[in-house]
This record gives sequence, C-alpha cells and structure tokens, in this order.
Amino acid sequence: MTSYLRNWIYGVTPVVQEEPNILLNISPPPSDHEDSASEDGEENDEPPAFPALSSAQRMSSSAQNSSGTLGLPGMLLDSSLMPPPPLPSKALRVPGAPQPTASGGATLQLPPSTTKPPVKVSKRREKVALAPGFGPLDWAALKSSGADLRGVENLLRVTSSMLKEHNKRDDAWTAINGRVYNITPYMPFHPGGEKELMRVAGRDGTKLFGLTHAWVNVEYMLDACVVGFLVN
Ligand code: HEM
Repeated sequence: MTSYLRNWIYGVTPVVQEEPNILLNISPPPSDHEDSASEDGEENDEPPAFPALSSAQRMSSSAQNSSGTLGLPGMLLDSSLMPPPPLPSKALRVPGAPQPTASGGATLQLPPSTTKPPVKVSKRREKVALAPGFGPLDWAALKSSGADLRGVENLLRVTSSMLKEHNKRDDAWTAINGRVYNITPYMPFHPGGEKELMRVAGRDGTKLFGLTHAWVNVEYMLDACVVGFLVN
C-alpha cells in the first residue's frame, strides 16, 4: 500500500526495503478461551493467566527457579530468607516497662520509681470552727471600727527580749518579716485556731507563718495590730 502511494506521487519505483522481522512471542490462546462462551453455550468464568504464560516475567523467574520447576515462579526457601533479629537482652530492658512473664503475658507491676509509699503527713491542718461573730468579715469590721488593737501609744523598736515578755494569751506579740504585731485581738478570729497562733507568741514567727500559709497577707490582715519593728 505504501509503495503504491509512493509510486503514484513520485512516479518512481523505490528501493524495496525489507521490513525488519519482528518476532512476537505470542502464543495462541488456548482454544477453549477463544470465545467468551464455549461452544456448548456455557459461560466460562476462568480468568486468564497472569502474568501471561509466555511473558518475560515468567521466563526470568523460571530461569532463577530455586525449586527447579520450570515455568513457575521461584519459591523462597528458609535458607534464602534474612534471619530474624536477635531477642533483646535483659540488660536492655527498661525498668518499669511491662516485662514478659513465663506465661507470655505482661505483668501489671508498678515501675520501681513509684512503688515507694507516699510520705505520711503526720499532722492534719484543720480549720477550727470560729465562734459566731468571729468570721473574716467580723475581723475586717473590727479593724476599721477604730478600736485600739495595738495596746501601745507609739510604734516601738522591739528587741528580742522585749518580745519574749509578751507570750501570754491575753498579751501576745509576734514578729513576722520584721514587724511586731499584737496578736491577742486576732486570737478568736484565726481560722487555724488560738492554739496554733499561740505557737508564735513571744518570738519571731516568720518561719512558721511562711511554712503554714505563705499566701496569707499578714501585713494587711494585722495592719491595725502593729506594735513596732523588731531590732537586734
Ligand atoms: C500570726 C499571724 C497569722 C495570721 C494573720 C494568720 C491568718 C490565717 C488565715 C487568714 C487563715 C485562713 C487561710 C485560708 O483560708 O487560706 C489561717 C489559717 C490557718 N492558720 Fe494562720 N495565721 C497566722 C499565724 C498562724 C500560725 C503561727 C500558725 C501556726 C502554725 C497558723 C496556723 C493556721 C492553720 C493550721 C490554719 C488553717 C488551715 C489552713 O487554712 O490551711 N497560723 N491563718
């Protein structure tokens, strides 16, 4: 057809070139696969072989076939597989991580770091029930009432020995952060109770106060009770 067209267009007879002989490795499909339905009219649902029986893939695999079976893909034997990784040694186990037991399961043991019993708090911090009329609002009202809660005319320079003398329930002074307070009027208002407040009577109570409730604003709570300043 091509040479006829060339002849017709150019009017010359071309040099006849031999077409390259392409060998297609196509084997004829099996006769029973020729039609979608077999001759007796029954439907054939058998899928075609994949890869094709004559494919290069099959040829190459059959060449390296370890089992020696021609035409079938090579089977991997145990000897040709990569060996499994070694079991982790005991030294590598993380403390606290669930360890496999003899039965194969993991224990629910607590990690060693948390197996210590919690530190017992020996003393319970309890709020005392304040008598009626001695709540925080009552104390605020008393402070602003103008009543004398200091018991002194002028602010004093208080020495440690002076402070020691005021250690009775009806005459109690304490020093907190360098300020000296008359704590007697506050006794029935103290949410922690009179007994606890008496622990700092006649001495510097800065440390105990801070350890107990550093968040309490003592400068504001007892501003009407200031007696003076602690001196050495
Ligand atoms: C000297 C000045 C003090 C003032 C103005 C003061 C004031 C207060 C206040 C306002 C509270 C209530 C705190 C809250 O509800 O969060 C409180 C509670 C308490 N205070 Fe004091 N306090 C003083 C000293 C002390 C001292 C020396 C102790 C002895 C350890 C003490 C023991 C307690 C306790 C056990 C409570 C109750 C428990 C708590 O609230 O956590 N307080 N105090």
